[in-house]
Amino acid sequence: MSLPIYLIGARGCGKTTIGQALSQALGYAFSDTDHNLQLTTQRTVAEIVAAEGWDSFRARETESLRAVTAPATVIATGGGMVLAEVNRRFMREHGQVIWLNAPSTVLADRLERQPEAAQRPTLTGRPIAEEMSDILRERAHLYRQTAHHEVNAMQAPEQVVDQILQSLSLARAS
Ligand SMILES: Nc1ncnc2c1ncn2[C@@H]1O[C@H](COP(=O)(O)OP(=O)(O)O)[C@@H](O)[C@H]1O
Ligand SMILES: O=C(O)C1=C[C@@H](OP(=O)(O)O)[C@@H](O)[C@H](O)C1
Ligand SMILES: [Mg+2]
Repeated sequence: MSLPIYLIGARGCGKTTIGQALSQALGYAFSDTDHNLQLTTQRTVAEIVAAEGWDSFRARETESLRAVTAPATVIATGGGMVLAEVNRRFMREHGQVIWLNAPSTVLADRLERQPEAAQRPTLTGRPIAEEMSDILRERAHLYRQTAHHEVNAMQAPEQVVDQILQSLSLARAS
């Protein structure tokens, strides 16, 4: 049976973008926990956080992870999915976990170009470059301990997809 593939990493690393391309390359379905939440609640992340707070958003995010988990599916998670140990364990036990790793400077540059503020309300109230440096420093160990494979997300999307495919095929071969 083809296990789900979970993409993890900080905001802007490419989980949603690469996830869509990877799903096409594999002939898998594609799901995104943030998109799933927007569909089920009819609200953006910013609206959920404003109305209910971050703790409630995180609880909904945990539900969304389970709701979208299915065989032969590439799942783009939200950048904070790894904050909850229960999510880290769930992903490792139910599928292959890929960390799209890129420096905070690259992430900040991408996010400044396309903020998508409705889905990415500020986490710290600080400018994006500072925020991403802090967030990556705080979470890097969580991404590292959750991932089965780490991929350089600075590359062009096609190269990131190729590296993931190589990692997965090497894993299957071993
Ligand atoms: N490998 C890449 N190279 C260049 N730009 C990228 C790459 N991956 C994603 N992007 C861009 O970065 C921004 C964030 O991508 P997205 O997939 O939304 O990331 P995430 O879901 O991890 O927050 C988008 O504007 C996207 O087009
Ligand atoms: O890093 C985070 O805590 C978040 C990342 C966002 O998803 P993306 O990583 O897809 O932007 C979204 O889940 C929410 O704004 C919280
Ligand atoms: Mg995303």
